[in-house]
Amino acid sequence: MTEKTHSNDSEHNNEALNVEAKVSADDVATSVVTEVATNGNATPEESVVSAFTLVRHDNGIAHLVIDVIGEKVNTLKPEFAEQINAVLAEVKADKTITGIVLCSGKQDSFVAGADINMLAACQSREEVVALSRQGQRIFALLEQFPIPIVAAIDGTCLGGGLELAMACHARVCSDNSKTALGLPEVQLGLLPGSGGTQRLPKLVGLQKALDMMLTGKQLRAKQALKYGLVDDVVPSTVLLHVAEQLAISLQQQGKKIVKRKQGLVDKLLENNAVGRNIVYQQAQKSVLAKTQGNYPAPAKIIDCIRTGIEVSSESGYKLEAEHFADLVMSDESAQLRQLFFATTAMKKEQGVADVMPEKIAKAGVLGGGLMGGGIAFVTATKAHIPVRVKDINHKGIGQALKYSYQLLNKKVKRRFLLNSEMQKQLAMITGSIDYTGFKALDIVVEAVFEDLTLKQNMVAEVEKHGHDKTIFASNTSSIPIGQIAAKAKRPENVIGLHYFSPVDKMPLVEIIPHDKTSDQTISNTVAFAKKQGKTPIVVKDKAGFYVNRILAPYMNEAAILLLAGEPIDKIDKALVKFGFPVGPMQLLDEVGIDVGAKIGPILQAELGERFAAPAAFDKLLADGRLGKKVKKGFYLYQKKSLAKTLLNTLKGIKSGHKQVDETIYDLLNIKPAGSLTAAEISKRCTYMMLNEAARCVDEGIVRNARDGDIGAIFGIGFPPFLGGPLRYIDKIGAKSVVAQLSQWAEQHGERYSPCQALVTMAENDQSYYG
Ligand SMILES: C[C@H](O)CC(=O)SCCNC(=O)CCNC(=O)[C@H](O)C(C)(C)COP(=O)(O)OP(=O)(O)OC[C@H]1O[C@@H](n2cnc3c(N)ncnc32)[C@H](O)[C@@H]1OP(=O)(O)O
Repeated sequence: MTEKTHSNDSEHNNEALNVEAKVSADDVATSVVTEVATNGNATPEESVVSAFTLVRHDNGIAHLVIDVIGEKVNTLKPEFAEQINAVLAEVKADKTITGIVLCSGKQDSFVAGADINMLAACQSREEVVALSRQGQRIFALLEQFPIPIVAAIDGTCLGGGLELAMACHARVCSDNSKTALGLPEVQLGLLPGSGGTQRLPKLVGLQKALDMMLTGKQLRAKQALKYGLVDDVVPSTVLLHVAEQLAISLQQQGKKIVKRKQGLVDKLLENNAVGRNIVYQQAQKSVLAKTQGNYPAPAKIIDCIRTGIEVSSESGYKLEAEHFADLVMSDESAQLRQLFFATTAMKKEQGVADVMPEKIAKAGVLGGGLMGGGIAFVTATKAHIPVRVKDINHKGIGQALKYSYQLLNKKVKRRFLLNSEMQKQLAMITGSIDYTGFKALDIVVEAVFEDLTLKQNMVAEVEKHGHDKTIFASNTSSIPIGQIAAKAKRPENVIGLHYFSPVDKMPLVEIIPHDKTSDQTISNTVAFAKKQGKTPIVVKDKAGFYVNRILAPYMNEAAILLLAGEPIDKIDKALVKFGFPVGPMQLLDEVGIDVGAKIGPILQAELGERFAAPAAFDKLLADGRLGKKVKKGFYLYQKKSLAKTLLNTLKGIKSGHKQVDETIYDLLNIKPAGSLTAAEISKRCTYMMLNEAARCVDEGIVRNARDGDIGAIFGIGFPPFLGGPLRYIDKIGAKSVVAQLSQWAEQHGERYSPCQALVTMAENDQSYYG
C-alpha cells in the first residue's frame, strides 16, 4: 500500500469507529478494526481504498460498513464487486464471525443506488448486461452466504441500495425522518437491474411490488414495516444493536424470519396464475394509459416480474439484465438522467454566486386565497418557518388555515403524520387582519389580485410595517416587477416569486429580480424557495416571465386549431399522447379561461402580434365560460343524473371520462371535423413553444438552456423524456425546426416565423448542449 492509502485508511477507520459509537462504548473498546480490503490484483501503486470496512465484535457479529470515501452519499460502483468478494472471503475464513450487520458510514444515507454516472458512461448494451449480471451475482452471494447478514438502514436506501438490502437475510431500519426505501429507477427511465424485480415481489407481494416499481415511490420506515420490506423499525440510537440481536437470533434459529401476512384479496389474486394474470393485465393497462407508450421502462418492469414468477427466477434475472441494458442505452433514460443531474446541480446554486443567503426566520403572506394558502402551507410544513397570513377579513385567514389543515389531516388519516405533529405544524401559521407582527418578518409574499395599484400599496404598507431588509416578493403572473417596485422606498428589497398552482404540488418557482433588486434579495429569496421544497429558476422581468411566455403561443395554437375545426378532445388527446400531463383545452379549463385572457394582451402589447389570442375566444368570456371553477368550459362538469349515466354506459362512455361540452362548437360557429392527424396537431402546438423557448434563451429571459428546460418540465409538464424544449430542439435539429416553421410561415402567416436565434443556430449547425 502507498503512503497515501495508509493515511486514507486511518481516516476511514476513524469514520468506521464513529459509526460504532452508535452501538455502545464497550463495543467500541473491544472492536478490532481489520485492514481495509483492497483490490487483490492491484499493484501497491494502484491499490484503492475499499468502500467496505469490517469491524469485529466480541459477540461474533461483525459490522460491514459501507462508506464511499469523498462522496456525500454511498453509490454502488463496478469496482465494489472485488472489494465485497475480498471482505466476504475474509469473513468466511474467520470462524469467530457468526453474523454480519451491513450498515453505512454516512449520516442519513444508507445507499442511494447504483452510480448513475457509471450507467451514463456505458458505451454498449453488452457492457450494461455484464454490469447487471455482476450486480446480480454479488447479491446472490450475499443471499446464499452461510452466516446471517442483516441490513441496518438509517437514511435513504434507494435503487441498488434497496436491492443490496433485499439480498440480506433481514432488514431493520431507523425511524429517522430521512429514512426512505424505494426503487426509483423508473423515474430515471430504468428498472431495478440488480435483482430488484425478482426479490421485491417475494418480500412485499406482487401488487405492492408493482406499485413500488412502477411509480418509484419511496416508503417511510413504518410503511416499509407494514409492507413487509423491513423486519423492524427502531430509533437510530439502537439500530445497530437491534440489528446485531436479530443476526444472533437468526443464526441460532437457522435463518428463519417471520413471513409477511397476506390479506384475503391478496391471497385470491396473488396465489394462483389466473389471479396474477388479472394483476399483470391491469398493471399493463394502467401503465399504457399513464405513459401513452412514451416510456419503455414500466412495460419492461412488468415483463421481468412476470417472467420471474411465471417462468423461473433464472429467466427473470436474465431478462432483467437484458431489459436493464436496453433501457440504459435508451434516449428516454438518457434525458431523465440528465434531468436528475440538472436538478441536483440546481440544489447547490444560490441565485447569485458568492452572495451567501441570510437566514429567513419569519415570513408573511398577503392574501389567504388558494395561492396564499398554498404558500403559507409550504412555508410552515416544508421550510419550517413560522408564517403570518394577513387578509382583509377573517374569512380569508380561515381559508388559508383550512388549506393547510385539509392537507395535513389527510396525512394524519393515512397515518403518515401524528395528530400532535399536525398541531405543531398548524401552530406555525398565524393570521391577522392588520400588520401586527410584521416588524419581525424577513420576507412577505404577496398573493392578492392582479392589480398594479393594489400591489404598489402593499409594497408601501410592508415598507412601513416591516424592517429595513424585509423582502417584498410578489406572486404576480403578469405584472412587471419593476412596475410593482416603481414607488418603493427600498426597491432593492422587491422581487417576483411566482408559484404555480397547486402550490403544494408544483415544483417550480420563477424568481424575478427587476433592475434594482439587490443580489442579497435574490440569494435570500432563492434560499427561501428551496427551503419550501421548490426548484427555483431566476428569470428576467419581461412580460410573461418564462413559463407563461412559452405557454401562450402553444395555447394560442391549440385555439387556432380548434377554430379551424379540430375537435376539442382530439386536440387534448394529441398533446397527451405527445407526453403532456393534460391537453391545452383541459388546461385552459383548469386555469380559467379568464386568467388566460388577462395575460394574453399583456404579452401582446410588450412582445408583439404573435401573442394575439383568436378574437373568437371573447365569445367564451361573454358566455361566462370561465372553466372548471364555474363548471362551464370546454368540458362538462355537471353532476350526471342516473339516466344520463346509464345512457353514457350504453354509448360506451366510461364514467370519469371527460365529455366535451358540444354547445361550444355552435357558440364558436365551428363544425368539429378536423383533418389533421394527432402528430400534426402536437407538432403545430409544440413547435410554437420551441420557437418561443429559443427566443427566451436568446434574450436572456432564462439564464441558460438548462433552466429553460427545467422551467418547462416543472412548470408546464413538458414531457420529461424529451428533456425539455431546448434539448428537444437539439434532438430534432435546429435546421429541421427552422425548415418546418418557415414552411408554416409561408402557408399560414408571420406568427410561425422561426426566431433569429434558431435561424442562426441552423445556419451554423449549432445546438444548445453541444
Ligand atoms: C442497478 C440499479 O437498479 C440502478 C440504480 O440504482 S439507479 C439509481 C437509483 N437511485 C436514485 O435514483 C436515487 C438518486 N438520488 C437521489 O434521489 C438523491 O440524491 C438522494 C435522495 C439520495 C439524496 O438527496 P440530497 O441529500 O438532496 O443530495 P443530492 O444533492 O441529491 O445528492 C448528493 C450528491 O450525490 C449524488 N448522487 C446521489 N445519488 C446518486 C446516484 N445514484 N448516482 C450518482 N450520484 C448520485 C448527487 O449527484 C450529488 O452529487 P454532487 O454532490 O457531486 O452534486
